[in-house]
Amino acid sequence: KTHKFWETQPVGQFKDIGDTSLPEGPIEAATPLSEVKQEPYNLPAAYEWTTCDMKSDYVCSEVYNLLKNNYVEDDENMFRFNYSKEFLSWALRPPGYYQSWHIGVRAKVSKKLVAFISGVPARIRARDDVVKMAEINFLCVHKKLRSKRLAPVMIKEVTRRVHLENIWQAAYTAGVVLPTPVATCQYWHRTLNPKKLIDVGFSRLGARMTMSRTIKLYKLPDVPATPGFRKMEPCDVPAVTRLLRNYLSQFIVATDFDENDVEHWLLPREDVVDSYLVESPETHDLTDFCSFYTLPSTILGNPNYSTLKAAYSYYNVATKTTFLQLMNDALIVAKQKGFDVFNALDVMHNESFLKELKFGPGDGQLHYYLYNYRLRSALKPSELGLVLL
Ligand SMILES: COc1cccc(CC(=N)NC(=O)c2cccnc2OC2CCNCC2)c1
Repeated sequence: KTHKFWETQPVGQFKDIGDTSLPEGPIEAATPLSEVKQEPYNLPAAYEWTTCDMKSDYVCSEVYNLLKNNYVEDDENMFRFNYSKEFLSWALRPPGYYQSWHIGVRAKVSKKLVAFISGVPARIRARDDVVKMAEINFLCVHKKLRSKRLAPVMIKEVTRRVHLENIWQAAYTAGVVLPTPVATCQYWHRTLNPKKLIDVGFSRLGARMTMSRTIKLYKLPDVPATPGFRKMEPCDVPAVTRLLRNYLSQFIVATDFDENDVEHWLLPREDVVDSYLVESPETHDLTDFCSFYTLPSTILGNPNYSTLKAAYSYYNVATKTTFLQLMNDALIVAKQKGFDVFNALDVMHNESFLKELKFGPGDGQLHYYLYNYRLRSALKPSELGLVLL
């Protein structure tokens, strides 16, 4: 498929794959701010740009409803992500965020929000290079406006606004292959509520398996096994930051969290993000950490259920407890909280627990991308320490 737009962008091009003479790092140099296009790109005549104030409950609801009805669906169009308003407010307003990077498109006459794209600032390390980047997410065009080529102009507009803040790199993910993935990850699912997952068609009853045998197969204890396993609290931020920074330092590309970031991204928020740690009963040291975020999906066209409650593995560190036992405790608390399924990518060391904890492979891949930053070759998922929402 010709990538008319992406062939014009400073991203790794398919024709350059394998050309190890090209240097790693920024593809294009930063330009003086005076050389950045000062005015917005042109939209088709019937539409106008709008900056979304996510502090406004009304605007947050507009973005929520646009995504709820028009955002990403699975390959079989049985489910559609249904990020909550509280989740969107959290995801889009981290420390140092720019409101100008929350970009909407409205129909001029009706003023209806018909498209959205967002960026948030993040410090991402690639090898020894810590780079201020924009994490681009939630690109969504209303179903009725597809193939009007709105996405390329929205990507150019968010790029222009990121450049105006003197940031020249970005990170994003997609379920489709674009020029050129820095890593291609598999997603895996761990059944927590087998009956519902089978009823809604997310899973199928295994061959020679009865429902009662399946329920028994996925049964989990009622309480975590690890002594000292508890919810993260504000006073844990410094120790969790140390634990995370040390763990993430081993990956080739990873988030460069500081205490401010950890306070925003990892302190528990009800129905948004959950995080737990292991405090050694003897020494009171924090030895392990696990976290997952809440991303429900609308179930399309099922008479009995409307929502799939899914937990998504976020950042996990095991230094004393085995990774297996730590993640099994995460499954236990997720089940207790009423999640139907626990999803994970095969990034970081996740591969070490997926099969053993009865995760099944998903039917798709998630590709990671960097904008205006070349890596000599694609990474294995186990070399990636970055989880996007
Ligand atoms: C179950 O409901 C779904 C609704 C829409 C899409 C998909 C399949 C899918 N595309 N899943 C993922 O991308 C995925 C699977 C496992 C872990 N993280 C994931 O994506 C995250 C990270 C990227 N932004 C979306 C959420 C599933």
